[in-house]
Amino acid sequence: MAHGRVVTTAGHLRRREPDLDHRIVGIVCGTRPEIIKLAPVYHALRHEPGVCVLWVHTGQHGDMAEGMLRCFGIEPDVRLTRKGASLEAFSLECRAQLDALMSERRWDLCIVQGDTESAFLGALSAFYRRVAVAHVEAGLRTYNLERPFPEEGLRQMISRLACMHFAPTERARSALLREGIEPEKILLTGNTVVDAQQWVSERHGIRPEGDPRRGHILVTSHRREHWGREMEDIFHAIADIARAHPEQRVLFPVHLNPVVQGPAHSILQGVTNVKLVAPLDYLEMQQALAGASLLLTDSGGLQEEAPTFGVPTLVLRRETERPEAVEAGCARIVGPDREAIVAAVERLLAHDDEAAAMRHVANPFGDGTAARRITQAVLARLAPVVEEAAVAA
Ligand SMILES: CC(=O)N[C@@H]1[C@@H](OP(=O)(O)OP(=O)(O)OC[C@H]2O[C@@H](n3ccc(=O)[nH]c3=O)[C@H](O)[C@@H]2O)O[C@H](CO)[C@@H](O)[C@@H]1O
Repeated sequence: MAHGRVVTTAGHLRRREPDLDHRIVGIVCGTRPEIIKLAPVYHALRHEPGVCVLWVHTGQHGDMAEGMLRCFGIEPDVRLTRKGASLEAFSLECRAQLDALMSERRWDLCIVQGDTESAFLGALSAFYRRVAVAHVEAGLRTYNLERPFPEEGLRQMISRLACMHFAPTERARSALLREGIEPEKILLTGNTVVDAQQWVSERHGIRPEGDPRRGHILVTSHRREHWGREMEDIFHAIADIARAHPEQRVLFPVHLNPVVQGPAHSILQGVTNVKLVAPLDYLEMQQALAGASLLLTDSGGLQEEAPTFGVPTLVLRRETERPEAVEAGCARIVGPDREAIVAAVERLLAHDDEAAAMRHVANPFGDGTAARRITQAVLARLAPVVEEAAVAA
């Protein structure tokens, strides 16, 4: 049996007990974007003989994470219990639970993605237990510890702990090399988010249809560094644009965080052509993206996904750790300033030649083969045991 038997222990833990001769690869994650970006890796790895993949859900995100897990057909092997609403309380408790889990049976590899508290805690717990850490989406940098906070600090620290670095782009690979990481520990893979998009798009036949100029404007905004005044400015800009163009439909899936819900509803509720909706599941989001004429976002993942469907993107941040889209010509940075956002949208609405040029750029973040490359590298690292299992199977 390739994946061991399922056991249930007291309360929150439901997990697969690995067969003794299997290598254990733990995937630790807890937020919406991590689930999306690790799902392709999980599906690619879990059918490999000799490998037992444990999906450990930290509980950092609640409902938004559950929707994503369902969408990608993932039932976590271990569910940790989130205690406390604050990031600090979550962090302390999660670290203790991860350490207890890793002390029960030795893992051979711990995979984390990106720059969340869950990813950092997974890497840190593994480091203390002398477990090798593999980092998916390694090497993204702004080199500004305040923006994005706390992600920039977390991802830099994960790079210090990891021994396998899966860089999504050449720029990310160069950053890691500049920081002194040995070239043989870095693999250029592309971003797994493109794999995830292809996974869902192929299953559900999602593709852009109709006149790309007639689609809706898709908006998302939730970044911590904009909370307060800047986020209100962003929402006022959306209201200005919608009021100036009553024929233009605006779709805004609002993050569940009350810090975002409050101002989004108070500023945009009465604007008739703005549709405020709950967060979309991944399938709905890809459909919304494919049907958009323009994307306004401070989301990292959406910046990476928009070029797949040729959707021009205005980035509502002052800097981005994903400048590849700007360099390729499919995104522009406009920041969180009200006048700048309105001016940038007006420009694209008035100059379709500029918008058209942004639509016809190949996705610079990946080609849908990242999970396969990562799986091959992981198998090579676990080689001896995995080869034995393959012969026996
Ligand atoms: C500083 C920064 O850039 N940090 C990034 C940021 O991640 P993000 O900005 O990509 O996060 P989101 O915007 O939440 O998710 C995006 C994904 O979710 C899908 N989506 C979205 C709305 C919805 O209604 N339905 C959906 O399905 C969407 O298509 C996309 O794939 O924070 C993470 C944690 O701190 C970091 O790890 C990550 O580097």
